[in-house]
Amino acid sequence: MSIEVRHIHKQFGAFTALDDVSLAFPDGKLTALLGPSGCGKTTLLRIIAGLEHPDTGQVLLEGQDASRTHVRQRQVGFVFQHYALFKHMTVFENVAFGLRVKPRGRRPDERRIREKVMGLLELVQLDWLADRRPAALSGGQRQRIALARALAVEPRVLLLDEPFGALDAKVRKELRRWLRRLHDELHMTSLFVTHDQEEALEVADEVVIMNKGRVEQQGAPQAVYDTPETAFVYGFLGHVNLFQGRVRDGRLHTGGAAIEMPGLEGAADAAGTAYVRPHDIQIEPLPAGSSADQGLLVNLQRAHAFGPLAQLELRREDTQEIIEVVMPSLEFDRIRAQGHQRFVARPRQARVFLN
Ligand SMILES: Nc1ncnc2c1ncn2[C@@H]1O[C@H](COP(=O)(O)OP(=O)(O)OP(=O)(O)O)[C@@H](O)[C@H]1O
Repeated sequence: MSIEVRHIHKQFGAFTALDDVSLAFPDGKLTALLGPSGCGKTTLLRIIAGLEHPDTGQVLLEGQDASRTHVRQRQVGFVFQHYALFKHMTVFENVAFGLRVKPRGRRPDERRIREKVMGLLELVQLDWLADRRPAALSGGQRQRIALARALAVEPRVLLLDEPFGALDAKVRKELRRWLRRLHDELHMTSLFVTHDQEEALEVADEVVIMNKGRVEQQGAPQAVYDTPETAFVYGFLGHVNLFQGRVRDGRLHTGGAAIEMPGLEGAADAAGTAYVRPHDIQIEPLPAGSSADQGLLVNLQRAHAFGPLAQLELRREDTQEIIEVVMPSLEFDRIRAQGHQRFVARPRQARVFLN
C-alpha cells in the first residue's frame, strides 16, 4: 500500500516539529527516515500511524485520505525501539495477542491462530523459542518477536521506530541485514526511523533526510550519497572536508588550490565553501622548502592504516585546519616507506555551496 503525506505541519506549543512536509513512499519499498535527534522523524511516523494528528496537512493511504480514519482502521504494524512485549506471556502468546483480541466475528479459530503464529515465528527464525517468556530472550530476539507480533494482524504497512536502537553494534548490524531479507520476502511498504546513516544507506531502498522539521532530500541511497542537494545532507552523510574560499572565474580559490565547481560555473564572485569527501583528495609528496603552483600545502599529522584503506590527518600550512584523506593502504605504505611528511593536496571532486 502506498503512503503519501501532503503539507504536514505540526506544532508543539511554540515549537515547530514538522514544517510543510510532503512525501510519497513507494508501494512495497523499505524507506528510511534519517536525521539528527529532534528533527521530527518519530512525529511523522506517529502521524502516519494515526497516533498523533497534524495541525494541517493530509495523510493518504493507498490514495485515500486517512485523516479521519482511526488507528485501528489504518491497519498499520508498529515496532518501537523499546520492545514492549508482555512479560507474563510466552513468546507464542505475545505473537497471538493481536489475533485473540479481534472482534468475535473476525477472530480466527484456535487451529488457525496456531498455524499463523508458528508460521510467523518461523519467518523470524525463532519458532524454537515459542514457549519461553520474554525475560529469557536476548534483545535482538525480543525485537524479532516484536516484529512477528506486529505482522500477525496482517498490517498493510509496517512502521518501525529505531527498531534496533537499543542493541549493541554487532547485533544491530545482523538484525538490519535480516530485516532487509525479510522485507525482500514480504514486500510490504515499510518505513523505519533511524539516526544511523550507515544503517539507512545499507538497508533501505529509499532514504528521506530530515532536518529541523523539514525534508532535505529523498532518493535512493547511492544517489543521495553521491549527489547531496544541500550542504546539510553533504555534512550529515559520511565524512566531509570543508574548504572556505572565494569564487573567482568560475572556480573556488582556497589556499593555493582552485577547485572546479560543476553546475556553478557561471556564479558571480562571492564567498563559498567546497565540500570534499576524504577519498576525493589526492596527495603528492613535496620536498621540504619547495612550493607548489596548484594545491594546498599540508603536513602529515597522523595516519591509521588497518585493512585496505589508510586514513590520514593532514594539517594545512596556511589555515592550520586539519583535513582528512582516505587512500588505499598499499599506496600509503609506499609514501610512508619514502619517509615523506609534506604534501600538496588537490581535491579531485568537490561540491561547492555559496555562503
Ligand atoms: N508530545 C510532545 N510535546 C512537546 N514536544 C514534543 C512532543 N513530541 C515531540 N516533541 C518535540 O518535537 C521534536 C521532534 O521530536 P521527534 O520525536 O519527532 O524527533 P526525532 O527526529 O524522532 O528525534 P529522536 O531521533 O531523538 O527520536 C523534538 O524537539 C521533541 O522534543
